[in-house]
Amino acid sequence: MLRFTTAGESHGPALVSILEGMPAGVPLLAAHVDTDLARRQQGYGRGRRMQIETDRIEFLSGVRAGETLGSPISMLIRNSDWKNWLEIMDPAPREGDADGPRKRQVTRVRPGHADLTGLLKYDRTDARDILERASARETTARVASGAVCRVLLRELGIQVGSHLVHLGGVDAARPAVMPGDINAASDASPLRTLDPAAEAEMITRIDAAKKEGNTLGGICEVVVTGLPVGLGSHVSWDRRLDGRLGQAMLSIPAVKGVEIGLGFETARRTGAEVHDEIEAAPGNTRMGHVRRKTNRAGGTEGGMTTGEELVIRVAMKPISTLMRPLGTVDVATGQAASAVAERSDVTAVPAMGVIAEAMAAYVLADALLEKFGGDSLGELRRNVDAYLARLDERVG
Ligand SMILES: Cc1cc2nc3c(=O)[nH]c(=O)nc-3n(C[C@H](O)[C@H](O)[C@H](O)COP(=O)(O)O)c2cc1C
Ligand SMILES: C=C(O[C@@H]1CC(C(=O)O)=C[C@@H](OP(=O)(O)O)[C@H]1O)C(=O)O
Repeated sequence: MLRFTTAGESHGPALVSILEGMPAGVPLLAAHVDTDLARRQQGYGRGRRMQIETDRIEFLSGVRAGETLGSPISMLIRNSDWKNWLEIMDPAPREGDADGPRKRQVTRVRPGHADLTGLLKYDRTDARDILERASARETTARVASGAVCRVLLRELGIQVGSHLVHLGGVDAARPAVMPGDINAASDASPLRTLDPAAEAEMITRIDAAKKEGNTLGGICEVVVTGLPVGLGSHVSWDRRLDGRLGQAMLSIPAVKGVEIGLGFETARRTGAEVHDEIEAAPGNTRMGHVRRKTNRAGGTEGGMTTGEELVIRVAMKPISTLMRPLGTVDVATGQAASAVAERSDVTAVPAMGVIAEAMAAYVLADALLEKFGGDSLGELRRNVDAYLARLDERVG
């Protein structure tokens, strides 16, 4: 239904994002996308690269007079840093290439990054040939396509937000009542967390890690409201929505764990403490006049949305480049060495939350179009409305 791909190296001229399958007639401005790109650039603990870049898109296709056309939407994001890397990243052969490696060759491969495995797999001698694409710079292009998906979801009353719940050993408390607009609240925090006391402790830990030349990871929670019941399906493994969300989240660089609802905690509890009882709820037209008393499942059952809030937690490992480098092998000599210590982030968990939102928005927009179809926003809306009207007719 909907698919997207990205292209671009971290220090190359630009990134490209191509999204195919978006219906026609969706109101779309560059500003809608740029807002999310700016949100992805936020976060205490990031390195100097984020001060160099001001990410903005240029539409190359698929949009006219502020509306989508139904054709592939392609977006270009220029790298401001490119001018400093021309000599190193020039796609054309340069004088001197025959005499040896280009400047900034990386052979002291970093544990935890793609350097070593990529070098061996692709038979390269300079890990820059790998790290330029393995770099999470690529996620800028993901956020661009995700932002377009977010606009579609918003047209149908579906909101995707996120907040940081853990960083470097410090838990943030989830507020008793979640704010109506999660992102308005989380974006106001330098760590995108809703717990100011935890935030202060997290900042102290980031400062300490930076001083030690170390790095930190953490966890973000994505919350989606307004979903209709029945996106995804129980009938085949690859149509289960929880599976599709898991794949999308685990594809984010450095993400190592995903939970939906209680997640791993379900394994430690009894059935009575896990499953959400169902009760009659006359007037709840969107869910067939029933609802769940609790939402421990986090919004999916049987690989389908239940119509409750979708709650996904995403865990990110610490950044792989340490300024006090870990031990490695120099692949040019085979000798023991300290890993390369390039300019780098201390932590990027707040940015990862925005990327996770984008991936969730893509998976959900795809599942929405799979269920309801529609070549135009109007057609999609009519199909959704007909389904909701049928749910209203039912009594559970
Ligand atoms: C937003 C974001 C920023 C990142 N910044 C850095 C960084 O500055 N330095 C670094 O070594 N890794 C950084 N990473 C992590 C690497 O991209 C990641 O460690 C690498 O892809 C290997 O992870 P994997 O084993 O999950 O593939 C960042 C990841 C994300 C999501
Ligand atoms: C550029 C971004 O993140 C980069 C991700 C990254 C990595 O190794 O993943 C390494 C750093 O890049 P640089 O080597 O240029 O400082 C981060 O800044 C971005 O998020 O836009």
